[in-house]
Amino acid sequence: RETPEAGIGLFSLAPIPPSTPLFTIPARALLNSRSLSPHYPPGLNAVQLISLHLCLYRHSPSLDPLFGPYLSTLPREFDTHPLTSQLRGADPEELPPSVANALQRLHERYLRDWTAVRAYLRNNSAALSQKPDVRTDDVLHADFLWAWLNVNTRCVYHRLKRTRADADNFTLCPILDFANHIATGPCMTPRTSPSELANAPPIPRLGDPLTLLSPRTPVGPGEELYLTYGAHPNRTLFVEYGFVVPCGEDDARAQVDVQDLVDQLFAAMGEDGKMKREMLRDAGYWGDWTLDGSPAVSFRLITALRLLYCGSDDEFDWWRNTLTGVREMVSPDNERAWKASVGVICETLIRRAQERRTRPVASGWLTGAVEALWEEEYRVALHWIN
Ligand SMILES: C[S@@+](CC[C@H](N)C(=O)[O-])C[C@H]1O[C@@H](n2cnc3c(N)ncnc32)[C@H](O)[C@@H]1O
Repeated sequence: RETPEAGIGLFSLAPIPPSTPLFTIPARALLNSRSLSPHYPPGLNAVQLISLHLCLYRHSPSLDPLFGPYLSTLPREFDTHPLTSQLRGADPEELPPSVANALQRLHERYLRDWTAVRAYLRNNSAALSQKPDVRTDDVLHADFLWAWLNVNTRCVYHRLKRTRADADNFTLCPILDFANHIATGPCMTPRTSPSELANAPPIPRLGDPLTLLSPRTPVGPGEELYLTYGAHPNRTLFVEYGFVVPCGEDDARAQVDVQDLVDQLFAAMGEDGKMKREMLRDAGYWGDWTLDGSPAVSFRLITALRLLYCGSDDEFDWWRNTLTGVREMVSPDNERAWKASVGVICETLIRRAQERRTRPVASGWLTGAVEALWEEEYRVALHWIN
């Protein structure tokens, strides 16, 4: 049923004992690379293939002989999703820089998929002639955005491939895709499938069915049944799914990515900074530098800042030793220097967030979510300073 803030959600009608199988969706009703690939020429990955199928059948669900009834249950629009806002010209400067950067990466992913699907349609026009006519490029593009956002916001992990790490191990799953996200607390879980248990590709042609289990604690009648979409920071929830779960005081989920500010510190060092960037890249420590509400500085950020304040060959060696755990720190002076720089970073975060507070978020974005993201930056930074 409809929820006040999260669209449609799943609710219990009667008391449910812990870890009860709620329903099983047969493999033939799951929309994924296995169920779709027999109907299309090869050449697309799973995101592209599922998006193309949804896109082609968006306006004519009854014509889809495979998943028509399911398609008619999908959201009509994604008007408030940040990718839609960005494509309609909303100003990314209104977002915290790390959020704007994450959204830019999502936008690039979307454009890569769109480009691949357009080329595929051109190259396979004869083989696809039985599918609905896709009309003009503009209509196709709008439908593709809708389709791609359905895939991005509604798919769940499902083992279909030989290795667990294969990026195509996911599916759209009717009913299950109405479950909303909860950050912490009791939630439903998909039952581990036979192929996942065996760590092997599924034996049935269409893959395994998907069974959903109720939370591990009893559920009363009328309660919402949630899933957890992962331990994502709000930045990711916003960019990928178009919502945030605002953080309370001392919330362990609060997190700020400070890449843009640390980047500036390296840039200000000229050649020395360039060399250190390379060292960090080689060591696998470039980027993903976060502060959280604990208040804690991530080891990745400490590592980058420690290197920033290394000046001699000995210090570089000691820095390398901190990566392997042979040494606890580069030196006491180096510890003081990087901690002081975190203080400066936090002051900038606070100033920036306060500046934002003084003017309302420009239209085009989901205002409450953007305000919550700025508030999170402010709180995390203040926590560290205090
Ligand atoms: C898998 S769908 C869940 C069903 C969806 N509510 C619907 O009406 O179809 C994921 C979408 O639901 C919304 N959503 C899920 N959890 C939410 C939450 N905790 N708060 C706000 N919106 C949420 C977001 O729009 C997200 O992109």
